[in-house]
Order: sequence, then structure tokens, then C-alpha cells
Amino acid sequence: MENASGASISSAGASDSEESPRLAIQSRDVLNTETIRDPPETTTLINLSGALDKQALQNEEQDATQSNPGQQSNAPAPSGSTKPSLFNNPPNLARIRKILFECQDPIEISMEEFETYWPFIDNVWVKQRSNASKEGHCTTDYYMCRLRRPTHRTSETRPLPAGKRPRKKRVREGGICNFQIKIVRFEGAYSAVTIARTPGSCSLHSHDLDYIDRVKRNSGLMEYARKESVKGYLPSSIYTKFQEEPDKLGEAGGRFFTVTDVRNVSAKWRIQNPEVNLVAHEGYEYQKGHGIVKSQSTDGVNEVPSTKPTSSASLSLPPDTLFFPQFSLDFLQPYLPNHSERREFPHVTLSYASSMDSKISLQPGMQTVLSGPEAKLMTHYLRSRHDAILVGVGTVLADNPGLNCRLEGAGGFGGLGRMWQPRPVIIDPTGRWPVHPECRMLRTAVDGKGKAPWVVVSPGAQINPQTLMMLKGYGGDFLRIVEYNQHWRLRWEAVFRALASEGIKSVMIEGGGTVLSELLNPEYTSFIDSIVVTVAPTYLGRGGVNVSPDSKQDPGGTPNAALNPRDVKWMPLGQNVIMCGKIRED
Ligand SMILES: NC(=O)C1=CN([C@@H]2O[C@H](COP(=O)(O)OP(=O)(O)OC[C@H]3O[C@@H](n4cnc5c(N)ncnc54)[C@H](O)[C@@H]3O)[C@@H](O)[C@H]2O)C=CC1
Ligand SMILES: Nc1nc(O)c(N)c(N[C@@H]2O[C@H](COP(=O)(O)O)[C@@H](O)[C@H]2O)n1
Repeated sequence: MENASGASISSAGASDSEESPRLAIQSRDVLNTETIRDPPETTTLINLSGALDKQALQNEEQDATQSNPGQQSNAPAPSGSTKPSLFNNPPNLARIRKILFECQDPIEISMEEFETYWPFIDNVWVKQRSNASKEGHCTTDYYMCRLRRPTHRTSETRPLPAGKRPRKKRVREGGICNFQIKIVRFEGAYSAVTIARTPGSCSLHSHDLDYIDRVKRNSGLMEYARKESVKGYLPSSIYTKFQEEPDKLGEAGGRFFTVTDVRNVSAKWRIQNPEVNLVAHEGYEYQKGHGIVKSQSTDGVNEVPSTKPTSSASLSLPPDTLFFPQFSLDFLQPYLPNHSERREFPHVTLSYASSMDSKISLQPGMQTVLSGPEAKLMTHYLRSRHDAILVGVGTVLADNPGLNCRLEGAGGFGGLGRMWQPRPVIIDPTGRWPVHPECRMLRTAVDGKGKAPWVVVSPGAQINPQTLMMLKGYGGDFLRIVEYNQHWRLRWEAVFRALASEGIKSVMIEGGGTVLSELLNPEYTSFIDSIVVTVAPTYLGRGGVNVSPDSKQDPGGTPNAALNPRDVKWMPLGQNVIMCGKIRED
């Protein structure tokens, strides 16, 4: 398939069937140019803008606290806390419940994330139908909002035991909300679940999430209740313990949880275990007129765990998670992409770390750490604000990089997988990168902590079909660029146009020396918006990898500065200084 930019994207070989998981993944990622060219759907698909915006996170936390007084932020409890908990909520549960309720953009998550978060939002949805592919690797389930389905007075038709009065059941008219989604599960080396509104769905629910939480409890909450019930605790004791943690209960959707909910769960277990005498939790007792309360005599016992915390949630923050900087990064604002702007080419930011003698590594093929911890956080923040991270193949061969954003809240780091991760792009005209399941970018994709890369190759590159299929299997792809400059190098204009046509609105270019030096030449500076250089207090020496554009002379032959960034700002960050500037004329 060839697109307007002269880039060709190899066909994914997937059928056009609506049930195809590849199609579902393609339509939000890249592989189908026809789909991607449709701007309103695709621009939001891989747009990272604001995904990790500190302000946005703060606003959300504020919203959550206001809607549930007494509820704290999603920050993990201090590690010294010894208070036992009946809850084992996965990270950022309130925020992720909201995303899975609203389904504003198509969402792609790992199977593990789906299995972890879905039980906490399944109360919203009622399954309509399912389809499975012949091979069984892919299933598609169609769901409608619970409020679309009417509820009936079932007890009128069902015979009741003698002497039992029919239970009062509220009857609900159907059609209150026409929100519908489909969930495509694809199981393979790269297991993925995509959740998207179906074409016939309305774009917003006609009610909020609290409304549903009031009508129906989710199964994540009910599982918490079941885990305590099977230990033989009294429902009222379980309920009392739940109420002691209103923040976690609320986060899991349990603001309207009642003791009757626990009784229902407990009753099911009691049918099989009628001989068990139900008891209150250790340190709790029944008091007439008050129900289950903490025992007066055993104050303090209550702080000691009487039960192990439940473990229904398997996800926790990965050990390489970076926490949002406590210092201000506002100085970056003028240099960041503005995704609401309509542009022909993506916003391009060059961002790298350099020594005092403009070296980015000690020698070719060697990774050299130049950024201190503060500058590293800044770099990951920059990654969160761009749709793609581009490097030359020299960097990939030298560093085996992850090229994902590891800040808390990014996909796979307490946020939903991949969807808020930038797309790695590798310039590799001859196909030198040995695509291998163990390389970090593919491992990262499998773990739901980043996207698999797009590899930009020239028409002559010999790509083995197995390699092609392997990369596609991980969600990556090859992009062929057919435009060269007079030195037989790929034209950056064509690369940027191809990325733009795939829905990429911003690219952060991290290196290495060859790529950066070339882009700082006059031929390309009109494509470069900003430059953010982390300067390290060290000289790496002459053997290092240089970043330096070609020398320039004025018309009279006098040597001149090759390039002078505009609107320059210098900001100290730890041991580094960050130089920000603008390159392209407005
Ligand atoms: N300190 C920092 O911020 C960074 C340091 N690095 C370091 O940079 C070094 C790698 O730099 P380099 O060896 O210069 O490799 P590179 O990453 O710039 O890749 C160069 C290769 O990319 C391809 N390429 C780039 N532009 C092309 C074009 N227009 N047309 C055709 N092919 C093109 C070619 O195959 C070329 O050999 C490593 O040691 C790495 O650790 C890399 C990134 C950031
Ligand atoms: N900002 C910055 N500072 C340094 O000191 C560096 N060495 C680099 N290198 C770049 O970061 C990539 C590594 O990314 P992951 O941490 O593996 O995600 C490396 O490939 C260079 O592009 N950058």
C-alpha cells in the first residue's frame, strides 16, 4: 500500500472482518492508512497530549475527592503503614474506572490489565453477543450499557415458596442509555484487548458512573466480600471493616455498597457450609443497637492484621516506575507540542543529553549516562508529551533502549497499557536491526509498558517475511520511504510526512549523533520546532559521538555560526543544565 507521502506500509495480511483483532489494533495504531487518514477518529487515538499532564492529574484527583468526600488521592499508602486492608485495589483504580466507563477513545490494554480492571467496571455493561474466530485466538464481545436494557418483575412469573411474599423489585424502563462497546481479545505472543464504542453507540452515557454504582455492584467489590465471607466472618463485621476504608471502597466503586450486598454473597457460601458459626473479626464484637463495632477491650488489636490482605488485584507499579517530578517543569511549556494545532508535519523536538564538548556518548556504539535523576524525569515527561520517539538504528544497536515513558500514570505504569505510550520509530534504511523477542522494545510491548516500534526502511531493504510477521505480531510495523536526497539519504521531509499521515502529531528525536547532526543542517531546520538539550558537567573527549551540524560560511566566505536557536532558556536541574530553544521560524 502506498500513501501520499511516498511511504508504503506493508499490508498486515489481516482480513477486513469486523471481528479481526488485527483490524481493531490497526485502526487505532497505524497499519491501515485508509483508516488512519480519517482525522477525527485517529488523531485522538495516539495523541499523548496531556495524558500525564500534572494539572490534568491534579484536576482528576480533585474531582474524585469532591465527588466522594473523605476520599484521598490515588497515591500509594506510605510504606510504613501497618493498617491491614481488605482491599487490594490496582493502581489508579478510580481514574481507570472512569476511562473504561467513558470509552472516549479506543483503548488497547494487555490481557492482564483487562483481567485486573474489568471486574471493577463490569457492573456498567451487559453482554449482548459474542463471536470467536475459527482458530480461537480472537473473541469479540458486544456489550450495552446496563441502562439500555429494561428490567422485568421476574418474581411475578417465578413460583414462590409457600408463605413467602414476592420481593419488591424496581422495574426499569429500557433505552435510558444507548452506549455500546465491543471488546476484542486477541491471544498470542502479544496478547491485547481493545475496547471501543460500536458504530451505533452514542458518544456519551446519559448518566454518570455513580448512577450505575448505585444500581449494581461490580464483581471486583463482590469478590472482596466473598473473600472475607469464606473465612466465616459475619456479613455485618465485613461491612463494618469495609466502611473503615471509605477511600478504597469508593475507588473500587463501592460508595453505595450495603450490608445486604455482603449478606447475599455470604448466603451463597453458607448454602455449602451451613455448619460454620459466623464470627466477627478479631477485635470486633456485636453490640446491641450498634451492630458490629470495635471491641473496647482490645483497642489496638484492630491495627494488627487478623487476615491477610486480599489479592484479587495482581497489578502493582513496576519497579522501574519513575514518580512525577516534585519540581516545576513549566519552563518547558513554550517548547512543547500543541496537539490542537492543525499542521502538515508533526511538531518535532530534538532532545538529547550532551557533554560540554557536544558529545553524546564516549564512543560509537557505547551508551553513556549524562542525565542526572532530575533530567531523566524531565526526559520522560517530554516523552509523555509526544506521540512518537525517533532514533537512528545506531542508537538502537548501541543502547537496546525501551523508548517508553516510565512515569507513574503512563500506560503500564499505573495507567492503562500502551494507549498513553509514545510510538518508537527507528530509522533503519537497510534493515540492520535484528528484530528479536528479547529486545527491550518488544519486551516492553509484551508487558503492556510501551508500543512496538515502526521501523523506517528504504525500498531496497530486504526484510525477511518472518521478521515482518514477528514485528507485526508485537504490534509494530515497517514503513518504506522512497524519497532520497542528493546524497542518497532518506529525506526527512518524507519521513515526517509519512508519520503525519499515520496520525503522529509530535515526534521527539533523541539521537543519535548522525540523526541529530543531519537535522541541524539548513536543509531540515524548517522542520524542527524545538530543541531541549540536557548539558552535563563533563568533557567526554575527542573519541566521543559528536552532535554538530555542517559548518557554515556567509556569502563572502567568512565562517559563521551554523545555527542559533531562538527564545533560548537555560534551567538548572540537579547537576545538569537544560537548554531549551526554538529552531523553525514561526
Ligand atoms: N546522550 C544522548 O542523549 C544520546 C546518545 N546516543 C548515543 O549515540 C550513539 C549512536 O549514534 P550514531 O552512531 O550516530 O547512530 P544514530 O542513532 O544516529 O543512527 C545512525 C544510523 O541511522 C540511519 N540513518 C539516520 N539518518 C538517516 C537518513 N537520513 N537516511 C538514511 N539513514 C539514516 C543510518 O543507518 C545511520 O547509520 C550511541 O552511542 C548512543 O548511545 C543516542 C541517543 C541519545
Ligand atoms: N536524555 C538522555 N540522557 C542520557 O544520559 C542518555 N544516555 C540518553 N539516551 C537516550 O535514551 C535512550 C534510552 O532510553 P530508555 O531509558 O532505554 O528508554 C537511549 O537510546 C538514547 O536515545 N538520553
